[in-house]
Amino acid sequence: MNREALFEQIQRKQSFLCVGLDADPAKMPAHLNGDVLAFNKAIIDATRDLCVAYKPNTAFYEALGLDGMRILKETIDYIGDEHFTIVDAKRGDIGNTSRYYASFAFNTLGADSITVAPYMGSDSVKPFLEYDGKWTILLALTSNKGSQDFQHASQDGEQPLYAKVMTRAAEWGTADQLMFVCGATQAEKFAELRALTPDYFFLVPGIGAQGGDLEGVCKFGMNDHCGLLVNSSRGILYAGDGEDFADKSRAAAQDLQTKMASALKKYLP
Ligand SMILES: O=C(O)c1cc(=O)[nH]c(=O)n1[C@@H]1O[C@H](COP(=O)(O)O)[C@@H](O)[C@H]1O
Repeated sequence: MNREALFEQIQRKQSFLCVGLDADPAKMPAHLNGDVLAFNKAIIDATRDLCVAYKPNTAFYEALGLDGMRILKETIDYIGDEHFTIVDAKRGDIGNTSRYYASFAFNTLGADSITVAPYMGSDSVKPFLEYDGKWTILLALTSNKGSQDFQHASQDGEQPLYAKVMTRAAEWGTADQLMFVCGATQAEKFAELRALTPDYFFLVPGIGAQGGDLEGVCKFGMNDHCGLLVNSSRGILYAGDGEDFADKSRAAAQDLQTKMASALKKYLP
């Protein structure tokens, strides 16, 4: 899916919501007996019209073993072409290995994008960027507390690491193939992040369970293509745990979509 099609979908649905499919059998309603695929399908059916993207995090599927790979693939197939799909795997290795991580996400799973860690540098990221029409989503300023350890650090008065990552990576990939992960818990930094990379989309996790600031993200982070995909995983998936869990998930997604519609009116240039 290209940037124009993504923006068209955002405008049509008045939503820039990404539903994170972090399917945890221990948190799923008891009556599903741990059937992760049935859970995912119910969540997808309940939220299709309210979101523009889905993000299965591979950790939850890898932990299920061989069956998990099948469920991950069937989930992405079930989502179909209308939505932007993100394989959240945070990969990155020497180029020769990254090529196969990229092949897994784009050829095997058929996803639109994959999350990638920038730590090993340009040759570890470039194999992901070689796929026409696919996207690399590079970690820039993450939502967790540990982002303080390295990402905020700067040497000898230079830019902090997250700013260096964004500035350098923007030389490797255009705004039509590269996005950045910027956590919603770092909303006070969004004006700076947006100034560093005005045209790029940001994948923004960390609202809900992690306490991020949706309003601040929208106010300082929106660009003329919206430029934001805001993810919620647990806040939507586990809004309910009874027979009506999918209705509860829909209500949680609807609440976010309503806030996003008003943010689009307020902040879209
Ligand atoms: O790359 C990510 O998606 C990601 C980056 C980041 O900085 N913080 C972060 O929480 N995530 C992912 O986003 C999801 C957040 O889940 P919830 O906190 O349940 O909404 C999880 O799948 C995380 O792995």
